[in-house]
Formats: sequence, structure tokens, C-alpha cells
Amino acid sequence: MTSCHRGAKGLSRAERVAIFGGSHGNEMSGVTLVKLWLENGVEIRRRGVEVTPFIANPRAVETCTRYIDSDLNRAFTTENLRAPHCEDLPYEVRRAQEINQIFGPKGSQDAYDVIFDLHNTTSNMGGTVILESTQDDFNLQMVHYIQSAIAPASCSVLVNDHPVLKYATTRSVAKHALGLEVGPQPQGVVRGDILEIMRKILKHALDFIELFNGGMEFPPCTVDVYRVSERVDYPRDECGNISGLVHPDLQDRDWEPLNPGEPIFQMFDGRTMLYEGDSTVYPTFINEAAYYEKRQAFVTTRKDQLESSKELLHQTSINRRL
Ligand SMILES: CC(=O)N[C@@H](CC(=O)O)C(=O)O
Ligand SMILES: [Zn+2]
Repeated sequence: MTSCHRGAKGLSRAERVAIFGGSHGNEMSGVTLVKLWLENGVEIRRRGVEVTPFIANPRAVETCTRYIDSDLNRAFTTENLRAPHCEDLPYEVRRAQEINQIFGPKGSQDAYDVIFDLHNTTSNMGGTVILESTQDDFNLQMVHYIQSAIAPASCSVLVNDHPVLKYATTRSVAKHALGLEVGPQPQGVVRGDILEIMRKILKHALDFIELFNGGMEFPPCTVDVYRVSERVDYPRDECGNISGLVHPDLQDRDWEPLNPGEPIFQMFDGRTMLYEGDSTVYPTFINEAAYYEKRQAFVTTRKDQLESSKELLHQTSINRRL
């Protein structure tokens, strides 16, 4: 027994878990589910875990917009979290500080163990889990568990640990940060099929935490992931105005291979713009409504495999077995 567990990760139990909806107020699956669970939380109850549903940006939910002053899911920088209180701070910066107080502080031992942040996209991404690190064995084991449990349906894993394209998310307050992104769903609309995919992924995620806390050991695993590679903006004229649209051949083809020389934009003047990269990539967030303001038509990703370093078992269980 001893040799078997010597290398196991000394993680503690994931006792405090939060589910955020409405980080963006017009992404309705998460808003709807969290409101439901605030009324009646039976569905998200699990043994040995405290699960807290939470509306992250209530003012944006009220107005059914992405945000009021600035994007909450970009606001969790050290600079913002330390900014002195004053009246003219953007609403989302003040809200980020509140969230950091309740669920953080970010980067500290007092922070929540897990935050699931529920998002919808207008892109045809299906069910996707977004990770921010390649090094988090707990999260890796969790997505591995979700993928097995949800089969034959699929759950893609997008890893954004890009040095430039990574941003300071709401979920980053927790020790283990997970984004759940499901689409296609228009902004302000709730689609039953999309909501059910989100609900199912989260169910399996919570089941995993219950098993982990209960002492189950998870053998080392390998997970296929897509890693964020580059951001591609819309084509623009000299004045900066968009001069073409996502090519019909690319539209809705999230996660499908895009090869050099294949069409990406249909220009308003009739020309076709081709992908000029030097190898095959896997585009995603294709034509996401919220990304027009961020000057992003899609992101390219590359396939990768992540391996958990050791078997996963929580610390109390390791001690008990040694
Ligand atoms: C469409 C959308 O809001 N997507 C999320 C992705 C994420 O949570 O990382 C965002 O840009 O904040
Ligand atoms: Zn969102």
C-alpha cells in the first residue's frame, strides 16, 4: 500500500464548491439553472460537499446584457482586486472585489476549492469545459471522469493558458477553476437542448467531487484537449470597419480541422480569404457574438494530450491507508 500511494498528490477534499451563473447576464442557460437551484438545490446536493449557487453579475442579469460597465470575466486582475474603493470604479470592478471577498481571496488558502462558471456561446461548440492550467490534476481527473460518464455524447476540453490571450476570469478566484461553455445559443435566449447539456456536464462534475471526497482513488489518466493558439480578427478596411464575414464553409465548424488554404472569410467585395497558417488548426468560438467588440472572429487551437502526473486521492485518505 505504502509504495502505491507514496507519489499521490496531497490534495485536500473539495469541500467548498460554487456554481456561478450570470457572469454574463445574457447567457441564459447558466442564469436559468442557477436561479432554479437558488429556489431548490436538491439537484446539486452531494454528500461531503457544500455547493453554493450564485448569480455573479446580478445587474447584468437584470438588464439581460453581457455587462454594465466592463466585462466581469476579465476583471479579476491583482490591480482591480486591490483598487481602493471609490464611487467611480466600474460596477464590475466593485463586484469583482465583492466576489473575491466571498469566494477568495484569489490565490489564498481561504479561497473556495472549486468554482464552476456557466457560460453560453453563440458558436457551435457543443459542451465544452474550459481549463486555465495544464498542471491541475484534480481538474484533469474531473474532465476525464465527465468525458467517460457522458459518452457517447462528447465534452470538449479547451485549455487557455496562453501567455497573451489568457484573461483574469471570475472563476480564477478558486483553487480549481472550471468554465462550462455550451452552444450554440443566442444571447438572451434559453434553448432546452443546450441547457440540458450544461446540466448534465455539471451533474457528472459534482458526482466526481462526491466520489473524490468519499475517498475514491483515480488512476493516472490522459485527456485530449484543444489548446488556445491564436486569435483571428475579422478582415477590416482602412477605417477599421469589418469588410467580410465568417465564410459559410467555416461557420458552425467549431473543433473541425482547418487546413492552410481553406476559406475563412467571405469578403463583401466577393473575394474569399483563405487561412494562411502553416499547419492544421482547430478553430473554435467561431462567430461568437460577444467577441465582435473584442475584435475576434475565432480562435485557433491545437490538439494536445495532457497527462495527470500521479493517481489522485485526497490527503486524508492517503494518511488513512498508509
Ligand atoms: C462567450 C463567452 O463569454 N465566453 C467566455 C469564455 C470563458 O469563460 O473563458 C468569455 O469570453 O468570458
Ligand atoms: Zn460568457
